[in-house]
Amino acid sequence: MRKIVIAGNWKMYKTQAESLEFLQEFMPSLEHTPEAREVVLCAPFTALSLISKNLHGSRVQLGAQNVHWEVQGAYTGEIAAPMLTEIGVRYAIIGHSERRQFFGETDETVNKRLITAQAHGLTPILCVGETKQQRDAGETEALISIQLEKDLVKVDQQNLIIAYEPIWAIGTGDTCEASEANRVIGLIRSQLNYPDTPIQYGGSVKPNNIDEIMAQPEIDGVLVGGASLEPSSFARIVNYQ
Ligand SMILES: O=C(CO)COP(=O)(O)O
Repeated sequence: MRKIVIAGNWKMYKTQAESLEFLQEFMPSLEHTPEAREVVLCAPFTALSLISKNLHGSRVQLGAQNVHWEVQGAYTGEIAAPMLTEIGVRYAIIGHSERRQFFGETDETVNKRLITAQAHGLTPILCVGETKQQRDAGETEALISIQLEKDLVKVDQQNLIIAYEPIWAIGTGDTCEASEANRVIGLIRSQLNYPDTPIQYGGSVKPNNIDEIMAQPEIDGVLVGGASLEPSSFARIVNYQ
């Protein structure tokens, strides 16, 4: 049985005060959410500890948005896995397209981060996906296949989540057709050596398209940006039909 994981990626949004405000409104909406759905909030580093303290006893899990491949050292501006696990963080997004695009992340550094995250008790959420240009050139399948091949060297696929995030669908409102996301995710699965690795879809997931996305047989959850910032819209997504 593959696990269903609904994760919010808050990106560079929400102070501590705003995070607490979110929780206050959001938490009651989980009352009827099926237990089998894992709900994850990937908050900014500065909010993680406070959220962790305010989640005691709750089913919501915490995720970071990055993690370094060393456990300590002279790496100004980075964060180490033990710093995250110490405060109760269970997941870490690795290789998000915004890190690849704006911060020089490569498949090699993504691979190193994945290995260290797993070695220190974090479950990585590995992001892969093509640009509009690559899609238009018919390179989607080849590009994703290369990303997986390079990113997953020596990675334990039994402690991993993959998020298929077509870059052209992120923050644009231009969602990938659910059936097309299902097709690409099926291809991703066919390249894995463990059948139960959860594979999410990400890119303009909203309350009005979540039901159709989650009805697809290959899609095991979603990684939500903008719509996870609003308690009521994230609640609707988590409580999809
Ligand atoms: O990048 C994303 C999640 O990691 C998707 O962002 P949006 O849901 O805002 O398109």
